[in-house]
Amino acid sequence: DKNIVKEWKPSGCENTVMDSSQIRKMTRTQKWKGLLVTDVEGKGKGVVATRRFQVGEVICDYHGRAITAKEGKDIHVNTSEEETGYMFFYKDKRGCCMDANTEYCECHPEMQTVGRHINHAGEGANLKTRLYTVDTDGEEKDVILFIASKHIEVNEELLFDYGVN
Ligand SMILES: C[S@@+](CC[C@H](N)C(=O)[O-])C[C@H]1O[C@@H](n2cnc3c(N)ncnc32)[C@H](O)[C@@H]1O
Repeated sequence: DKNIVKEWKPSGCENTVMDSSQIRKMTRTQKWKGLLVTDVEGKGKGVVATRRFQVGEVICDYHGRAITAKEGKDIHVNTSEEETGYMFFYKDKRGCCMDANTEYCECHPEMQTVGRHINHAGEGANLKTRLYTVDTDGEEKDVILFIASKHIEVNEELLFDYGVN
């Protein structure tokens, strides 16, 4: 619960504040700036920065279908090893999962979303995740945001700690 933020406001970076309406708009449009999905040696695809990001900036969301952890585990065990790896498990009051297993999501069938291509790193991670809730037509929806945990340079790969092997 500690990770749930109603508004992301990094201290000392007033220009990077994103309020609820901006986050709602960005998750809907998926027009995140400064990110490139590209091939990364030994990892398949990955995401690199095409501009600098400062600590605390919102990078993008881990876009997917919010389902229960049980539903997520069922999909995970029924998916081949090559195709699995796009399920983000997290805890709110219950076990939850952001399912980004399919290349195109239901709400953006015409475009590939960026967040699902971010690779794992332990100590070398430059992103952290935060669970955010947005009100969409009276319904609270989970949004997982990636936030820069370090200063990020152009051409640097974006990485977060998956928390699992
Ligand atoms: C959420 S996807 C990340 C994007 C993926 N590389 C792609 O091509 O779309 C997770 C999968 O990426 C690969 N992956 C992630 N981090 C990696 C790393 N540090 N080294 C090698 N493969 C990695 C693994 O196959 C993992 O199951």
